[in-house]
Amino acid sequence: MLQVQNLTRRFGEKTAVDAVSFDVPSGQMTGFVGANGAGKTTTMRMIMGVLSASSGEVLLDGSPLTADARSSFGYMPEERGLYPKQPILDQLVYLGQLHRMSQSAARKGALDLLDRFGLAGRTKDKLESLSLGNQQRVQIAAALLHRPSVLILDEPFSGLDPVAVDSMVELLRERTAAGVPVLFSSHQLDLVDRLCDNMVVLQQGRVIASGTGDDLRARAVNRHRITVSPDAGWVRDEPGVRVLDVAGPTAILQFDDPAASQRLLAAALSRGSVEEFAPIRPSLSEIYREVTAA
Ligand SMILES: Nc1ncnc2c1ncn2[C@@H]1O[C@H](COP(=O)(O)OP(=O)(O)OP(=O)(O)O)[C@@H](O)[C@H]1O
Repeated sequence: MLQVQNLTRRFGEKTAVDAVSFDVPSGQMTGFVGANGAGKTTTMRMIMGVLSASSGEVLLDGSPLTADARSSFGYMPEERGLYPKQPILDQLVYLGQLHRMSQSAARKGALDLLDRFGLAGRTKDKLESLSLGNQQRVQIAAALLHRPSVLILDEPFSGLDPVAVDSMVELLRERTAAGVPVLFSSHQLDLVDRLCDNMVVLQQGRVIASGTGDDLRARAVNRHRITVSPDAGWVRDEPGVRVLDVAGPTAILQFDDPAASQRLLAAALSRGSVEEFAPIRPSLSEIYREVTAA
């Protein structure tokens, strides 16, 4: 497990990352979300050691991170950073060798990844001759090639078409199944919903929510949907109930306390048939919107 503990980074007067702490459990995908400028890239750079922390530390399996441990990480930096004028296979093999792979293993791994990203026919092409989305696929291949022990990916999905997103998701799932902790930042909340076991929400350099989907849902505002016959308009007059929406027989409700939900159910049954009465399970993207709007 990777543990970020009280990481802080100041740039002059500005505190870009302010005592940020969270865990990235092994074998799980953790989504790192927050508005532009919230501090995600700065945090990831500190995890990777490309930017020094003003204070705080990062632990891997309980021990402070060493340069050696970091060299086995896979990192996709925001600024990307491959060579535009080099053929893509050549540079992937070179990068694999920098990560202590043999030339033949690096070549085999690179060809496999390029094939999975639909780039098998482009191996001799210069990076700059590829479309931006295809360049992005090569950047991802570079981060994954050496079978990293930890993956830190700064917006790996931006610019990818749906087919490439699916290939990427499949690759990441393979790595988490092998026990790798994966941290990725994204503005695509639908993907965070689809992929993540955990989510960390950053706002103005601080963690404002973090945990597993279930943890976050347990803390989120609890809403219920009720469908009655014939009309749910009467719920507006019930005590202890906040009515968020009513449309014909269906209402979306929020209760001040659990007893209010039971009172409402009893009232509904006494009026006629109740077709549905159930808590609404919020998606991670709804939770994100809720915590960032608070
Ligand atoms: N080298 C730097 N010098 C000064 N300020 C910086 C530097 N790097 C980042 N910042 C500031 O730190 C804050 C956090 O930036 P960061 O890039 O980490 O945010 P982010 O969450 O990754 O945003 P985005 O989603 O737009 O990529 C911003 O206010 C940014 O302007």
